[in-house]
Amino acid sequence: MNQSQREHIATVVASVSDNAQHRAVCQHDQAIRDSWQRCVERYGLDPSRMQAAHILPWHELREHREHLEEFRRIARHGLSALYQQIAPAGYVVLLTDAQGVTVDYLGDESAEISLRRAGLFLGAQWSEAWAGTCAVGTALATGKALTVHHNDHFDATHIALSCSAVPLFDPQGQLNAILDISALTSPQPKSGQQLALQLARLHAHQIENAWFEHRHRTDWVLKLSPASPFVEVSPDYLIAFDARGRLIGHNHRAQRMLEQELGIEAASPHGRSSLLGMPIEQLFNTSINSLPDWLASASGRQGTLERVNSGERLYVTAVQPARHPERPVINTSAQLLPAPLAALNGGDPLLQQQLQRAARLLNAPLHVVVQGETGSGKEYFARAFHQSGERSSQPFIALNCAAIPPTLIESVLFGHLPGSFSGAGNKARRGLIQEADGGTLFLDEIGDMPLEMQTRLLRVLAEQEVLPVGASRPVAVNIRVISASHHVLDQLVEQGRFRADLFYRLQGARITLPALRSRSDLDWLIDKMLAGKASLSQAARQCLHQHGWPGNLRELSNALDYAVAMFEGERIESADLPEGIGTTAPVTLAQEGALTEQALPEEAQRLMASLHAARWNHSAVARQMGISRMTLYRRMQRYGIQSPNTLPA
Ligand SMILES: Nc1ncnc2c1ncn2[C@@H]1O[C@H](COP(=O)(O)OP(=O)(O)OP(=O)(O)O)[C@@H](O)[C@H]1O
Repeated sequence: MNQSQREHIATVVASVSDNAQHRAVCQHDQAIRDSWQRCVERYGLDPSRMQAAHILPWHELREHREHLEEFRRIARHGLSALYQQIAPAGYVVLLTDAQGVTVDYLGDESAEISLRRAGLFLGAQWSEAWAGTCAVGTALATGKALTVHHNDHFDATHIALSCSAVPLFDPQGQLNAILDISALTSPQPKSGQQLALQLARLHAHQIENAWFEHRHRTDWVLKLSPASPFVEVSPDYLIAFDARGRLIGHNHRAQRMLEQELGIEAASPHGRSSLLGMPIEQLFNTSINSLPDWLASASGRQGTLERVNSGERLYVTAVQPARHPERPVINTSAQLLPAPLAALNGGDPLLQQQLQRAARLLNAPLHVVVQGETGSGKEYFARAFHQSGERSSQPFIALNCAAIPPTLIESVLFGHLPGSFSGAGNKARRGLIQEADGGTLFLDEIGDMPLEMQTRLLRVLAEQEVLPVGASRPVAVNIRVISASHHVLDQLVEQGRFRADLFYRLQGARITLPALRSRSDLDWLIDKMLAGKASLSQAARQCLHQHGWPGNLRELSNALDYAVAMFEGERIESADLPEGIGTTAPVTLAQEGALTEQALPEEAQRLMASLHAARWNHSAVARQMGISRMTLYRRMQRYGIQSPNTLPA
């Protein structure tokens, strides 16, 4: 303990004891002195017992994070924008939940050790009961934004820190989280932190509004401001109404404004707002039926409203409920997709672009390459593409080139005459190319096709005829080939493993399917796959959102089938999901940056992550990814990944 810590302890002891003389001269704000008092009287803390910052173990932190998962996702953009502004001045950003646990964090990785020791880190517990007076804890206890600077802290451990915290409220008025910015070192006068506090307030308001708009995207929302130019870009007040015109949500500023207007006592930060359920007519001189007049349209229509008691005028626009919340409208001007292609997408914009390109290619005389990670739905796409075009009444034939031995692939594809080779039997066999005549031949894993077969396939495509093994006369065929590979075919060409001339003929057009983890329509996919089979608890849904889905749609489909088989209650719960799903550590922003810098290919990184999460249980990982154990071993071998169990001691 150093000298300044000793002096600080003496000050706190004197202040909280019945020392009237000391209280008169104490320089600290009333909010700080009240908090010191709470620390002693309510939480039984002893100022002379310094305690190091408390960081929760990962499994406990995970539970806190899960509860706030959806909110964290929405808040992230705001956190990163704030961090970019304050990082150069040595601040970190913390987002805590309503228990004071840091569930998201952005800070300087190079200072990780000292930040962690000071508790400016993921998992740090900053409630008053644990840490004494501190910005997060005191903002939680009072529901008010404040700066806790140096000696304002109760525990002398923290007196080097300067922290500013702002409560974030949910649309029902309850304190949901705390946004905090903190610095390990800062100049002495507390007044220097005014700007930091204002910046945190500004970003907290933006995060709160983003959360509000997300939660109320299916309701009528009024955006209000005393100044006309700000209504659209940065409204002060947001209020949501149901179809009958009853208030069902507000941002914090709107809550305080309406409470004042109606002369209602400000609600406690941890209770629900007493404004909920009030009819719009009781608040403004309008009715729910007038809202369409203020629809924020291309012409930017705005109206004015008067508060019902004070008569004060506010500028207003109204946002009408989204029509299909579970299936976002993508681009109304976009070309309509044929039903089989449209059925592949629940609103992901990247996928939509690819599907629209595909729709234009439907009847073009081109072969198509589909690229995408394993299980991303390449065959599903190929079938939908076939069903959407003019060949739809003709056969769709699929062959996985990696699944049949190279010695058989020739006769399977090209067919053979009786006795044309040993093992050919005494019956002729039509090859798949002939089976697909008039329709589509889907060649999966074409990158694994042996070079000699590539030469023969090229001849079929060039001459539009096939010569079965042992035959002397070719048979005319008209096929469209859709090929798929999880290899990047261009690279195979460069390495001499794939014929360039075949590659260019096959790749008349290339469609790339996004990985599941980057798709924005996960909820839609889940609901589609579960339709009529089971419903899902919110916690289980969160687990699915947290998972990285290295096996993409196949892994998702397998996971849901597993959960449907396991669940016994009313809904699928997290415990019904397969091992490893939702238990993989969610990637933090800092980690995300680190991952992209690693040299390993993306697929290898995901494979490693899954193996780690499943503690190197190969069967579990293969099941999760929807592939066989042999395929898993092949992939591990390809990237030089060795299980720790097989490493030499
Ligand atoms: N659009 C979809 N809707 C529902 N389930 C789908 C969809 N696409 C794929 N799936 C699921 O994922 C599984 C794998 O799909 P598909 O075989 O099309 O993927 P792939 O990319 O061709 O896989 P691979 O790379 O292993 O060949 C399907 O069996 C199905 O369970």
